Amino acid sequence: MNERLVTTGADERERAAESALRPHGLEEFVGQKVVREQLSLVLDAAKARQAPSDHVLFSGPPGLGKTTLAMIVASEMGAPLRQSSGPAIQHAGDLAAVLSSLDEGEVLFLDEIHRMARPAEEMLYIAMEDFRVDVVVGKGAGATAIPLELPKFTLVGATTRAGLLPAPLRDRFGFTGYLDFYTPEELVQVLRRSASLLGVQLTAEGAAEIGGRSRGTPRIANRLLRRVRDWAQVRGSGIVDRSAARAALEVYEVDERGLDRLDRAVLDALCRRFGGGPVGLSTLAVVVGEEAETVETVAEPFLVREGLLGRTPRGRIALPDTWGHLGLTPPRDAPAGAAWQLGPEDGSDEGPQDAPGGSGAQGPTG
Ligand SMILES: Nc1ncnc2c1ncn2[C@@H]1O[C@H](COP(=O)(O)OP(=O)(O)OP(=O)(O)O)[C@@H](O)[C@H]1O
Ligand SMILES: [Mg+2]
Repeated sequence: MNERLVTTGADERERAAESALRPHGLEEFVGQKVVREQLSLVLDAAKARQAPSDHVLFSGPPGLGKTTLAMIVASEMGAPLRQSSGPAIQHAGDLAAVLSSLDEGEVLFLDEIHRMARPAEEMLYIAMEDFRVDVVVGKGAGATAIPLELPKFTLVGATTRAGLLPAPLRDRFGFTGYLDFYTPEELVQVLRRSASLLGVQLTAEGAAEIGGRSRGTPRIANRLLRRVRDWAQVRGSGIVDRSAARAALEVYEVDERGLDRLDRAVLDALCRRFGGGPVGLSTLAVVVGEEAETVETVAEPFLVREGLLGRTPRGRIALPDTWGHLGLTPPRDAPAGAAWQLGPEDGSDEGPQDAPGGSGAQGPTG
């Protein structure tokens, strides 16, 4: 299996399958109670004023519903939606073209807004605040900026890395919704809804089994549901129940905590080959036969969050739970047994500080 079942990103094919399962209104959107309430206030107030809503930013890990919410903003406002993304805007001119073609009240969705080019970012500040772009005509000393009025529009930004947004940009959003991982119960609700849309018979135990292995992420829950449905249709009774879920997810090597083969390979290497670490990321990656970047962005965030891996200035370490999860006993001198320095480390944005054992932190900055 080349495709990774529990990765948080989505490819082309999956995006098509996803759009069929997207909630279309705030009412249908499961979980994220706080964000939902806040957003509905912002939108209701705008509707009452019969004016476009304030600009809105959604921030959070992949697959939690940022794009879905952006679409909901447009549909709740009864406004058309224009979509672009940070990587697609590499020049200020690209952005000027998009902005100047907007209609009054239109919602402009900029996905991965943290990846926009600098000059475009500066143009966006002005457009957001003053609804104006300065179009530069000519070159060199003779260049002049001609201000162009824009219709009032609503910008909806999405980012997985809010920390990378420059403050002036962040400040120009009237509302920021921080999406958090879903509880197993919420994932069960997501699964029920998807099953009924897909015409799949899903039992309560089946839903709980899949929800528990979905890493708090609706995208993964929906993906696992599709795979278990396949199994149920081909090898089972057609019903997605607990035994179908277990059997199918065993085939796909997704364990009870939602770890897959790569996750387990990383933990296995860490414990068996390196006695619990510390070991450098690149060494670890070579041993599991993956790119360092894949290990860092795909496997590690979840493992760190689950308390199964620690990131320290000296490398990756096993934590008490890591050994348990692999069915191993930690050696007496395992690093996690010592008062370990769990401190901020090489460019990682998710601090390992929340990992278990972090209370004894004696890191260089702790
Ligand atoms: N609250 C929710 N209720 C029901 N389904 C949801 C919810 N949130 C997300 N989903 C489903 O999960 C899938 C992924 O959601 P979405 O594309 O909005 O994630 P995202 O945050 O934009 O991810 P990325 O950062 O990769 O762009 C969609 O198919 C969507 O239908
Ligand atoms: Mg998205």
